[in-house]
Amino acid sequence: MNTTTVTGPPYQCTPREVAEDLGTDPDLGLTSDEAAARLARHGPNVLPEARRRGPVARFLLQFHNPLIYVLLVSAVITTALGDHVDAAVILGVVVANAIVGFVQEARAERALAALAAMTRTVTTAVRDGRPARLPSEELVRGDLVLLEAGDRIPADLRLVRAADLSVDESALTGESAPVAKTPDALGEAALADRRNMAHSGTFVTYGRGAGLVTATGAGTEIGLVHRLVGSATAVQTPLTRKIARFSRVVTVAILALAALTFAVGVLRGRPVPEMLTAAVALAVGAIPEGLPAVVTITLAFGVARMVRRNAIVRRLPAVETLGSTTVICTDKTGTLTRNQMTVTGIAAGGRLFEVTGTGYAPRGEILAGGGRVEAAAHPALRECLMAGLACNDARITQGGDGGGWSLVGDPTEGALVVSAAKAGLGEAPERLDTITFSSERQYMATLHAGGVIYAKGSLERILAMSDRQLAADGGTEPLDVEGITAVAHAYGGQALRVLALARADADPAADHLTEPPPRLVFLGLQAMHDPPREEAARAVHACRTAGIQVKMITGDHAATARAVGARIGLDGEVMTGADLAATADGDLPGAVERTAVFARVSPEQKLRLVRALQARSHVIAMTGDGVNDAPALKQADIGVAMGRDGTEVAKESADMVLTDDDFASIEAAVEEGRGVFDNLVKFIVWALPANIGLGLVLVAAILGGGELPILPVQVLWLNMTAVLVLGLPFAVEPRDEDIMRRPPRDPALPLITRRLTARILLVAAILLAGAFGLFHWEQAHGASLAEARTVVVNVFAMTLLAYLFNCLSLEHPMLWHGVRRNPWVGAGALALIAIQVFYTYVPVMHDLFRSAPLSPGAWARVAAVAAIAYALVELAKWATRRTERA
Ligand SMILES: Nc1ncnc2c1ncn2[C@@H]1O[C@H](COP(=O)(O)OP(=O)(O)OP(=O)(O)O)[C@@H](O)[C@H]1O
Repeated sequence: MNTTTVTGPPYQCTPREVAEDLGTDPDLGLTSDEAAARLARHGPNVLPEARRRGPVARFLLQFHNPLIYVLLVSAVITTALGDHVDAAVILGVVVANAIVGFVQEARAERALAALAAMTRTVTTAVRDGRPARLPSEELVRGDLVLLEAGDRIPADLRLVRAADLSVDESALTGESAPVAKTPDALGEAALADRRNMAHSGTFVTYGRGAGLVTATGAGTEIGLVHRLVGSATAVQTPLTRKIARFSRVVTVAILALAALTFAVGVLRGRPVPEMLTAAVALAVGAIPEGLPAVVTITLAFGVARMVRRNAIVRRLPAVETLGSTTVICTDKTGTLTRNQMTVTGIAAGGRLFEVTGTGYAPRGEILAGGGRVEAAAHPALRECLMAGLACNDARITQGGDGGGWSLVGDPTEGALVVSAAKAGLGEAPERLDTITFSSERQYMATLHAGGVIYAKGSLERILAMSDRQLAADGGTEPLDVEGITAVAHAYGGQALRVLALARADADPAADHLTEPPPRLVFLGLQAMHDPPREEAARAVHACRTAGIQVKMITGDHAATARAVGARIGLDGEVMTGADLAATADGDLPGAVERTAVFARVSPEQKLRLVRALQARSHVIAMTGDGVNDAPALKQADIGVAMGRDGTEVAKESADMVLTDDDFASIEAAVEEGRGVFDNLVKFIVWALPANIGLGLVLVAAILGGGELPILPVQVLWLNMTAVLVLGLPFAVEPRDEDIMRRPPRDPALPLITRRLTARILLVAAILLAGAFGLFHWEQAHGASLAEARTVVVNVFAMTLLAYLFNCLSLEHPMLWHGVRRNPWVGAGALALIAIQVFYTYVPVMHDLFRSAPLSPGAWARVAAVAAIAYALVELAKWATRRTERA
């Protein structure tokens, strides 16, 4: 910003001029010291955050709620009636409620903000002359950024190099066709469409390039044009929306009911203050005001647990959808396998060679027939290895703490560097031009000084471009397609990935490649081992048990795919991309449903696979890592991107990102998703009877005449204590042991099934009978009104406590085990008992809440109601189990 621009905007200057202007080097970038100084001076490369509401506004918003209005109105009325204690209690509760809501909201938002930080983009910039991966925020003007397909462009860049570079600028221009970029465009054309610039927020769809950062953060094109719109952290999902809607409907209905009872009472000649009190008690007791908050908290906890198991949820609704997943479509390389390639076999010049050694350390030998061979003595072997080394963008480096070898670049290419190094090949001839690898092309080709072209790629593709092969003695001979294919299949059968290598002679003066390359001479095959992940087979099995189909979709060869599939428990016929293309749309869903392994599948076909499965009402989780996987990821119910090896485009399109790229983490996320759902259902089934029970008791009292069995402040007390203390353990309930032995939840089913509705009504009826019955019985047997009301409050508290144990498992009995596996249950139970003893015996409470001490006999009757409720619900569960087994 303090660099004065003498030459004009960067797109009108040559790369040299721009570099000079930015005080940087177009080849070596900045030093880390200079970058740190610039970062300190100009701040991080982030867009200005959308303005958020301040804490005061957020606190005040807590009062924006119909129930609070009711309470505030009733506080005013009670004050007017001269009852200052009641008014103070009501106001106290209202404020306490707002504080709880405020804190909960802040927690949920913090959890989500932490997630946003985890999904920040990283970028490759050259610092101190070496490429380094760093968070995009740390970029400064003058940094040299390296780009490749799938990258998100992290700042505005003036390109200095580009090979086949094209960029999707739809985020900026709305235009979805990729734009070809070149550093050389200058003048009018460059002015019109800025061909020599790459802008922040757009994506590289193809090729490679490098550019100098000309603007960061708010100074970028996207920073100027767009202001980041509103609430970035929406804590809403279809489920929370559904529940919020349910709460609203219930609230309105209850308010109407309260108004009606008030009117009926007054018309019947009951005093107005008394009827007002009754109506307020009804509204407070029957409205399930805590529901939406608990749902949000439970989801947020679920998200946090998933993060611990290496799955970052980018969109909250995914938490719910995960629980209903019926099919997981997964990549092979990197997800089911480790993506650590080692060449173990080479076929060249009609001979088979073995390669020893593991990992990326260039230690090992080339063997034939058990004996060591020198590459120099085998021209075909030597050329096959040289092609792998030359046509390659990977490097291996030694260093780090253990002095171990590590890889920079694509593991498939790394393996070829290592095999060449084991044979003593170090340097490839200087490279002049490249046709980059892509999944569609299935090959890569390079042109080298002296007029030689090397190519490598899939067996089919290289064979199709070859017309001769290199013989053992270095001469050429006719291409033996059948022989080569047989060898490749044999390698594939051992779960090895096969790369075919070839070369061609070019005009020694040529300096660029045309596509397709000229007819090639086939050199040989290199077969590489990629160990399966240890967890993969177990996770695949676990998914099966859970009623989830697993499908492997790979770009690799059918033979390799079949062998890898067999090792992790995915058997049966393999469908190839060609098979898919030959299948009519109508037949596709059936065929896809029957098949577990798909080979040589292109990204476009992934989209078709997802659609075919969705036509069968499947809920699909689909992994993807490449640029072209984005449409399939968006179409899938849950798009899953790879955190380590995935491209930024894939991450941006995904609902979930795996930090360890491991298939087992998808399975873990499904398990957590099911757990979250279970806990929500359990909480709702537990919480609703209290609301219904309170509503029924009050309506019965109003219609029946006589004193109110429970006063508004007492209802508030229950809401503040029992519901909170006992409701919280649900958010941290562990998953049921059998959670992955059940079939997936049918998303079409309602949250609360008919059986559970019946159970809710049963408990509500017990509460009505117990509370209303004991209220009258106690008074008939000499108890005061205050004592009878204290019994009613305790009937609700203790029955909710007993019923909590019913709800720890909706199917099975669970008592001590429930306490052992979730300490919060025991703590909540003890806390509630202590609170109720306090409520019943401490004089202050007698004044504030009109409670009164109870006799042991009264406690025994309260306990009896709770015990009956517990027993009846267990009986209902038992009956359900019996009918379900039958
Ligand atoms: N860097 C490369 N250069 C040349 N050819 C390659 C390269 N990487 C892979 N291939 C060839 O292209 C084929 C398809 O590779 P692709 O990358 O599409 O599959 P993949 O994405 O690695 O597999 P998966 O879908 O299981 O992750 C491979 O079987 C291999 O023969």
